Amino acid sequence: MDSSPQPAPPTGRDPAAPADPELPRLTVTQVEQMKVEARVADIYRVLYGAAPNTKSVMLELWRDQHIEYLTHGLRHLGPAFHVLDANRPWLCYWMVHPLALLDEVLDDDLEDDIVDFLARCQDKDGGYGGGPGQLPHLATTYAAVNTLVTIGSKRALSSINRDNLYKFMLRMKDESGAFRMHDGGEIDVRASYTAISVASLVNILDVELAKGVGDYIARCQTYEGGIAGEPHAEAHGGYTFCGLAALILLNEAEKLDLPCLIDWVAFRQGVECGFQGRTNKLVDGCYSFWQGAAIALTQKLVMIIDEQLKLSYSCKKPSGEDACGTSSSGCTSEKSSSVVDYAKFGFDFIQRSNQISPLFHNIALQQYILLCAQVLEGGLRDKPGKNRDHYHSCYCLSGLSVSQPGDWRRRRPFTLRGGSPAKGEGMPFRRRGRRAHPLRVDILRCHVLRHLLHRCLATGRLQEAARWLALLPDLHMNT
Ligand SMILES: CC(C)=CCC/C(C)=C/CC/C(C)=C/COP(=O)(O)OP(=O)(O)O
Ligand SMILES: [Zn+2]
Repeated sequence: MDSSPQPAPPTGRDPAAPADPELPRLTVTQVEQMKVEARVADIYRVLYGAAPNTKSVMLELWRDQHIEYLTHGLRHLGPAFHVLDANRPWLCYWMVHPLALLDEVLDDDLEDDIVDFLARCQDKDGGYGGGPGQLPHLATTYAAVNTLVTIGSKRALSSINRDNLYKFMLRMKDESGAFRMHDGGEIDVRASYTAISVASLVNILDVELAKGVGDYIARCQTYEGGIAGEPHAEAHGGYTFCGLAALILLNEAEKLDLPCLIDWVAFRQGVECGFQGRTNKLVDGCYSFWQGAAIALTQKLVMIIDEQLKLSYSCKKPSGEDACGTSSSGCTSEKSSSVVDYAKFGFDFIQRSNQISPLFHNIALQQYILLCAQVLEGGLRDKPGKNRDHYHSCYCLSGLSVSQPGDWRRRRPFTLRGGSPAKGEGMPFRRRGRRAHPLRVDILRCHVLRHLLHRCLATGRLQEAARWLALLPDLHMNT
């Protein structure tokens, strides 16, 4: 177990202490400042059960509590989660993946139990269902295979029947090139991503599986710049990550209009510091990953972005472009499909360093996750006022990971961190050597909860606003 700092709530001033008779007269500005500090203290007390004794607070990841919440969940997968009976490989993934992010090693017996359980979910004709004996489905296949690869033992890896998995995927492929989620099921970008990412991960991706997928995903990019679940639908962060990541694994990212996509994703980060999933919706901790990861991926796509920007500045427009300016033929040099080495694309991409600083406010995102999404008893949530759950724990921690720069194999996502690994880039906050540099964050600059309230009021969501007001009684007078 790690001895990372734990959330010791700062002690507040003693309200019973006698007033200082020598207190100097305060200016109006100072009085205002004190009012703000008092409000912050209340917010902090609501969230953490104690008032800070300074206006700055240390934001930390409550690692031990999260580990306890996640491992407890894994040990009680059977009885506690029967309501999510068709989602049990997902539950494994939502717990095993964040535990790996937290550098926590599972004990062998628990790992073997998970491997045995997932083996029972594997269909005899390939793919994994939501539970033993259930219909194989691409989403639960993604969850099961990622869990097994994360566990990484010989027993785990050899339990995956790759030949049957390949046959299952071919069966899920539509003549348009896109994938459907299950036999007779819906066709969408999620299906394309889960199929392509699993195939890439276990090295069964080939031209047969890949053909037509990139063009289908490109058709799902909307006039806003984000990617929708299917052509002509609404752009959404979940599908935007899926579409972009699948195209990267296929080495076809140039099929998207990347500047347009970045523009859309960056502006989904709200004044609350977290991300919303789509235009005019509330921020939610899980989009820290779906949106945060999508924009983090673009830090390694600078060559294509540059080329697309140059094209858009010149008078010449490529033929066959859509409303967003996407070239259907792509703008990089011709690729010959017969010599494509699909096994290399994902691996090489991960190895590539970031070529620019984050194109979103990665410090602010960490503030949202650490301040608003963490639950003191362990686990993470959508936003204050909501309960923790394993889905949000997984994706908030994944979002924290992608919002921290540097080599993920050498760092530990314990405290708020900033900066860029790219040489010569300006660093918003300095890091000392390779160690995480805990920042003291001025909580006054966050204003996270106040903005949540403002947004509810501004968009007429009075019931939600009332909930925020109940949480933040002192803000009432100031809004
Ligand atoms: C790998 C895999 C299976 C990825 C799934 C990607 C993902 C999260 C897709 C989002 C689906 C969707 C339209 C949610 C809207 O929910 P909502 O209306 O409740 O939320 P919102 O108001 O925030 O849009
Ligand atoms: Zn969510």
